[in-house]
Amino acid sequence: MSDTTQNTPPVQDEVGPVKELLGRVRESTEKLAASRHCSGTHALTETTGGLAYRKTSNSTDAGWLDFTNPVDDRDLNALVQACDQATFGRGNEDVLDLSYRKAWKLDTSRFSTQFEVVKSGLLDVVHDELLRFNDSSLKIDAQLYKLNVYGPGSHFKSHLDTPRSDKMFGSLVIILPTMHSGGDLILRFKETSWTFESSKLLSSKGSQVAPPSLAWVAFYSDIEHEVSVVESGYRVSLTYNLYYATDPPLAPLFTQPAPLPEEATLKASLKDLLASPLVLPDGGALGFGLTFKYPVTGVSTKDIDFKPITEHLKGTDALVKRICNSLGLECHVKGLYDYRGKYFNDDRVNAAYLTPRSLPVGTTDEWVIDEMNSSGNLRVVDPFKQKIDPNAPRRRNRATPVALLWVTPSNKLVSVPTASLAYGNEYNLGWYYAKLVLIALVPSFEERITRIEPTDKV
Ligand SMILES: O=C(O)CCC(=O)C(=O)O
Ligand SMILES: [Fe+2]
Repeated sequence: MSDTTQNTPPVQDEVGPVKELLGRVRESTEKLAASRHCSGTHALTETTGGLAYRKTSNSTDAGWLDFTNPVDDRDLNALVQACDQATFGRGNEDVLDLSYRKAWKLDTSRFSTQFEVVKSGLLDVVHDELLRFNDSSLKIDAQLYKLNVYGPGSHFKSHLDTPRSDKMFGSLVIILPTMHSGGDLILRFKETSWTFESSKLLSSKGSQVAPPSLAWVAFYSDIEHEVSVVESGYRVSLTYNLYYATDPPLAPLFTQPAPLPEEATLKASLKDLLASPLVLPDGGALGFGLTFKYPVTGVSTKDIDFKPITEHLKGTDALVKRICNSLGLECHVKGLYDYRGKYFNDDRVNAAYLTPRSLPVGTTDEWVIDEMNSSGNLRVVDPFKQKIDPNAPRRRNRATPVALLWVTPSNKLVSVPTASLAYGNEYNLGWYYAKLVLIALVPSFEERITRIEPTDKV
């Protein structure tokens, strides 16, 4: 209990209907589906199928591979000779551990490809699939990262692609046409997995497909993935980091997609929730634990505003926001810091808080108390247990109490690497994937009921 909230025994007649309405919104949120990856093949021509590489870092001797004709193992062996062993990131260091990653790599300073990803049109497909629910004028900036070669026995175990900035959202892998078997890219998301069998797309009945084509796959880079063992031949890949471009064009480039049936179901259940006078009668917020993870810096004095993430949500996270917005609910991405019953015997902190920024880690207790109670933060109040007194005087520099109903389970902010997040394709560059929440602000019943139209469309 604190100055502005009172413990109130839940009125059973009210709790039941609210929980039922909320349960329906949760169910329809969990049924939303959106692409997490997309893939295809792309034919190469004599002006796009060549690759040049420097044989060593300190000479101008170069090699040339033409992927529009079958490339033999001797030429691929020569490429391997030019490569270095590929390392990977474990926490703050780059590690060479062949049991985790066995492959060769070339940095971009050592090779040049004729294939131009922007001209290929491939990014338009990626945009349509992975940025489908974002602002349609958002452009993709694809930065070539590495060339990788996997020979027999090569593999790369489960990892996330190391975040490099808050603008990085995805990874693109291009597999060039060479005869090989194995080396599938396996993506894992919650309990599901999806396998990209590029070797099968590149060959048919023991010979290369015609016209010679590359295989490509793009996915959100916080999705766990691995390259399975290559059984025979050589698998050559180019990897790109995908960013939101910082210079969006003035006019939308892509048309807004038609709403999906699951969107209409979520919108209808949300509308029923908002139309009930029992739900957050004095206003409050709905909370959604975000499905994807987002890059933040949570180290030392660097902190990061979550606001831009609100415009850069991925897949179903973006869809939830779009539906809330269509019902007039303003949405914000927040970090949830839950200190209930923990560390402090101080009423000012003994609560869960929503913050608009990540906070530096490793600070003192006294600092946390002040920081959590700073005026930009929200203090979470469970409307089933407590009531906010709208007339109670507010003290300055206090977090604002907000009655909050969680639609989908909340995520506590994790901005430091945990064991499952620690493996990357490079050492930690000061950015971490954070688990965040989306908050939709709900006006009081009196205010919102005038705005909810029975004929509202998504
Ligand atoms: O070469 C590939 O298929 C992708 C490897 C990978 O996951 C990475 O480099 O991060
Ligand atoms: Fe990767």
